[in-house]
Amino acid sequence: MHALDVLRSRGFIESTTHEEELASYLSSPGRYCYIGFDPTGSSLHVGHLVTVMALSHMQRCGHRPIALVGGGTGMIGDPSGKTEMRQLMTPEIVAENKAGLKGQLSSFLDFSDGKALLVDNADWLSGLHYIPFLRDVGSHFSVNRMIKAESYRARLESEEGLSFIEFNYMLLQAYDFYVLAEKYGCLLQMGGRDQWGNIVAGVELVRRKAQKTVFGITFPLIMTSSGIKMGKTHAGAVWLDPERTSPYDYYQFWVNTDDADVVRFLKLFTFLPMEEIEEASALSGRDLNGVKAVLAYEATAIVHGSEAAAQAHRAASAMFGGREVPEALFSSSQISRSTEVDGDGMPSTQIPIGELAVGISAVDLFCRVGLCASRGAARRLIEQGGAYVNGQRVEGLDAVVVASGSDASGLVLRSGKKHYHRIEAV
Ligand SMILES: N[C@@H](Cc1ccc(O)cc1)C(=O)O
Repeated sequence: MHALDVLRSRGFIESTTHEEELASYLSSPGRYCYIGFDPTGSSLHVGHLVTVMALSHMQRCGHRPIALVGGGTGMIGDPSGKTEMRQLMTPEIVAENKAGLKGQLSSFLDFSDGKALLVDNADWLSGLHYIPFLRDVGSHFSVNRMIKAESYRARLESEEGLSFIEFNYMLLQAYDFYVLAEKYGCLLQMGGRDQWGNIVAGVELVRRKAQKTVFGITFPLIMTSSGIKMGKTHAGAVWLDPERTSPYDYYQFWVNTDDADVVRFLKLFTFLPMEEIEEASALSGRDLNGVKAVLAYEATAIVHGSEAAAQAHRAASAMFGGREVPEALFSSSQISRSTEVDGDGMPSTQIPIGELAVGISAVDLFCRVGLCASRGAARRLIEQGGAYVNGQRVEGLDAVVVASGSDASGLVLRSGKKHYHRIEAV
């Protein structure tokens, strides 16, 4: 399927430039397309997902994504759509954040054999000389037009104003597009809707400097049906970094999606085929609960892997009861269809008798059965004295659970007051 059709049908496209020429650019495989990420934080968050999912779809359609890390532009700070100037970051923080970003992008893109590229604009921006740059690039920009750009408007009207350093940002991003078009023949830049001004500035610059037509796509800003920016919660952003948002909390964020958003989010934030999503779109009310579990499982698996997603799903079932996922729906999803809650309502996990005889560290065991979402969480639970085995508090982080013979079949783990889990020795 044509990449543009995939993106459009799944709800990724708000605007494009040169619609027809863009479609023909993308009708041959192996086309480059790029999105830039400034290293303003060490982790991506749910608000970035639309952009990284779009790059991933491009790769799945046979194109070559370039993820550009803004080691250079990050030193300036994009004022687009921002009401306040950001604190200028030190080079050390930029470098640290860059490393975090690289790791996370690999969950979405396959960087092997040049199938996707990671570039850093510091490589060409840091060494620029002011006078030649102004003559070469600055001469193509009209200040009259720049100050009309939607992305600068809020700042021009605000009391804080727009500093000169930020005013230059548009030129740098435009120059990036020029560099990538010349170096790789990358003719497409994508970005959030606040990037429209910067992208169009690049399109213009490449037209003037290289006499080439290049293209832009912007994504819509995703709002939840309750009217807040997708990915923001009262507790702040939802991060992809498991140290900041545990896989369990990440799963919980998705499973709590409003009914009205489930189908739209399945299209945007999972790779499940459209036909399977359409089939579920008629469901409503309680029937949607299982569908939300599929959304949560899939979204968590993309970022944290299917093992962590399965664990979060189990842990959530243990705490809130299983959510039935109809057998006939979502045949591509690996989510477990069993709700894994046995007769007395206590969830259980099978563990080989041999392993129990040798002993399993309590930290590992609490994670393995899903009572804790991560080793960090298990350690905290034990430290706080909230972990129990057969009613006995687990003392210390190096506690080992050993059981053999009839003891092994009667093990019950407990986290806090209410969350029980039975071990089935097999
Ligand atoms: N300005 C973009 C990041 C970016 C940086 C450099 C580019 O060439 C492209 C995009 C943002 O703030 O999200």
